[in-house]
Amino acid sequence: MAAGNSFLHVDGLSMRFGGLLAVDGIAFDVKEREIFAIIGPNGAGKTTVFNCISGFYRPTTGNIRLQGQDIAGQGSHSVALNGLVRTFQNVRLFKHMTVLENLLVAQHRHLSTNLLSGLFKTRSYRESEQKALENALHWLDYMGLREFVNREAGNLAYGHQRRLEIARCMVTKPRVLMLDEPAAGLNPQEKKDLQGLIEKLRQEYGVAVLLIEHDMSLVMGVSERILVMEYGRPIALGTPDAIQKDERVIKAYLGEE
Ligand SMILES: Nc1ncnc2c1ncn2[C@@H]1O[C@H](COP(=O)(O)OP(=O)(O)OP(=O)(O)O)[C@@H](O)[C@H]1O
Repeated sequence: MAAGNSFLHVDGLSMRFGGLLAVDGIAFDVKEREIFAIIGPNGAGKTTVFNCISGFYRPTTGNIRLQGQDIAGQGSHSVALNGLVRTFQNVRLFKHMTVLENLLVAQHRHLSTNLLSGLFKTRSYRESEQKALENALHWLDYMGLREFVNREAGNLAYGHQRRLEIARCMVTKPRVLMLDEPAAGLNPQEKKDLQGLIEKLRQEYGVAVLLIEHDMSLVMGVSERILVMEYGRPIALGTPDAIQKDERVIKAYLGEE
């Protein structure tokens, strides 16, 4: 078990693609209910870190522990069952399914029923289907998407698709919610709403939030701690105040202009 109240523990994380060391020696802890951001210039390795943590890549080296349990290289389904789920930089919904169907499908691998009980529509199967439906409707209300319940997901406005993606994570009752550039493509009001939503999800559902984001006002406004990466390596880790004053961080960002 990791020290202190560390919830998600990452250390010595590296990922090599052929000759490119895309992630090199990344280490950090996310505490229970913490809002933690990873920032850095384009190509710094942030999404690769996300892909390793969420089970999409098997890291070249490193430990990843969720509540003390080793999840490195387990695969995304297994990691999701352990309570860690994510959104993607480019929204990935089932675009031809309805909004409701997207939320029902997301819950299927979490239901405590098997194929046979589904085939024979046993009572426990029907009960868990009913619960899944209630849960989906709850999240549609929560996200202000109820009026679109039967709309094809691909026909929603972009900001609504982003909210549906977060709802699709939340229906699985995660412990850690990972958001990959959630503010990308949102208008200023939607960005403000997103900040409120992230804080509310943490407060009301007890999730820890791990965030990659380029929008600095969102990052600085919502995060408790921030890890800054450059060329695959960590260059700073600290509070928003400390990060904004850090010489190496300022240089990394000015160098990007
Ligand atoms: N599957 C892959 N195969 C080969 N190289 C990859 C792969 N995925 C990422 N890379 C490379 O690894 C480096 C880090 O990419 P990554 O997408 O993790 O950066 P990022 O910080 O998320 O960037 P951005 O802010 O632009 O999304 C880049 O040089 C990228 O080209």
